Amino acid sequence: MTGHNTKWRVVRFLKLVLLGLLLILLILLFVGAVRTFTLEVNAGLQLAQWEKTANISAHISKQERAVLLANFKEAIRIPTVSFSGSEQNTSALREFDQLLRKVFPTVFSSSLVKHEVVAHYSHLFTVLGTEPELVPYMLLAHIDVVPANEADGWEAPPFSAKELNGFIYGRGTIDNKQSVMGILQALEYLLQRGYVPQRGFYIGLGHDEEVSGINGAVNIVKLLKSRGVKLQYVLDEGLAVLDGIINGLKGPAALIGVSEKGSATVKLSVSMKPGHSSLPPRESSIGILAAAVTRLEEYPMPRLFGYGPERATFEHLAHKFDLPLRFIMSNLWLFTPLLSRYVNEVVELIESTIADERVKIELVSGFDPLPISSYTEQSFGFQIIKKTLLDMFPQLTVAPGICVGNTDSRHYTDLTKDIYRFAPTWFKPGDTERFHGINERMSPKNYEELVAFYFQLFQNCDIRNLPTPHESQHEL
Ligand SMILES: N[C@@H](Cc1ccccc1)C(=O)O
Ligand SMILES: CCCCCC(=O)O
Ligand SMILES: [Zn+2]
Ligand SMILES: [Zn+2]
Repeated sequence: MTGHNTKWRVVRFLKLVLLGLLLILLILLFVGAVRTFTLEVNAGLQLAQWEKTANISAHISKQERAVLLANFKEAIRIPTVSFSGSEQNTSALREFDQLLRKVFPTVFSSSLVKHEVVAHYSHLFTVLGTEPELVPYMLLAHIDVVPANEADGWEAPPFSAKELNGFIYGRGTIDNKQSVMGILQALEYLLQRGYVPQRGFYIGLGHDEEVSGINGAVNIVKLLKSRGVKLQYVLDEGLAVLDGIINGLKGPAALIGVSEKGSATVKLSVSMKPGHSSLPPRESSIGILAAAVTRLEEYPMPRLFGYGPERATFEHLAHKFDLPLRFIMSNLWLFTPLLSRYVNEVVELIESTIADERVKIELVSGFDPLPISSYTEQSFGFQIIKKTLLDMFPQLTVAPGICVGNTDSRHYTDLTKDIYRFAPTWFKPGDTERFHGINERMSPKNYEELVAFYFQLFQNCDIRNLPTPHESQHEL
């Protein structure tokens, strides 16, 4: 074979390889474009599938509006602080109990509602429905708050509920008294308007969520289990409406937490030979420990983006991004790392990062990530929450998400497989730092929206079954 021939054959072979690669790329691009389009169509269809089921107007009079805000402010002013698992402001918790009975007289006197105090300071409300065959659901919220010190830079005292530039300032305004008061205020209005629920429900208000819920939520769950209760779904605090926070996303998005991260509390300690402080060793125990913590900060946990429900988050949001993000978000299967990085146990990872035998590492407590709740077209809880939101805010995009914090709802996994973490708290850029931070606040408008959200949600839950995609195109 002449040199010329060989060269020609090599060129021809390379051309074929190039053509093959080009073909594969075109196929991938075509599949990607189809997925992007499908997700967009799905998003549009979902909106069209629902008919309004609420039948009592959420119209809240001007006078009622003034009262509901006054009730919310009064709740904020009671410092129901959890300092630790064993140190809580119990007199504030007792005062809060009195407040609820004072401002929600219809709830506490209605023959439809059974109220129980659990573990001294938590509250369980049981509301039977007229249709006992409909599986009940449960709304959760927590009364306690984390500490707050005005000297840290608050623009208004943290337990003043003072209104400043259009916001009510106070610890607990977004975590989580807006839900405690919003849920009961909505029920108060519904009962006053003669509402009788068809699907029964429970309301669980924990008093120690910020210090793990082992007295409040755990005992509420024990009580419900002893009664053989199973739940259609649970809705607790968690994610919110993000407006201008996700880069590249057009418009506000409501992320509904379908899972929550696990947690590990690890103790690091260094023991050295004792000696006089005037003759310190070259490396002290404090120095060794500080270096270990610095390494952990410099080498944080590996991200496994794209392997959990966050994938669904971006696929649900994809149609609201501009290209090329839209293409990427619709085709994460193309862009997540092909090799799955195995995630070691947290402690092993910490050991390998610290890499210093002198540092003792002990797992003090922890729990695994929570199971992923369903979020398909047939997921009752997810679709009811989504419908309620779209009825109120048609411009919203609704997507499943992962709740990065932990909530009392993690104790409810034996009562339901569908736990959602969400409240329609409206977050603009910079607001997420207010969570457990300074200047926690909520606008009166947002609080009114929360009351209206729960007001509609109670009624929407009376639907017997979700409409099937075909059925929903006609009158129900
Ligand atoms: N919800 C709070 C407190 C908490 C921590 C850990 C477990 C449960 C609750 C948080 O996420 O920080
Ligand atoms: C951010 C998700 C909720 C955290 C629960 C809490 O801090 O009370
Ligand atoms: Zn909370
Ligand atoms: Zn909190």
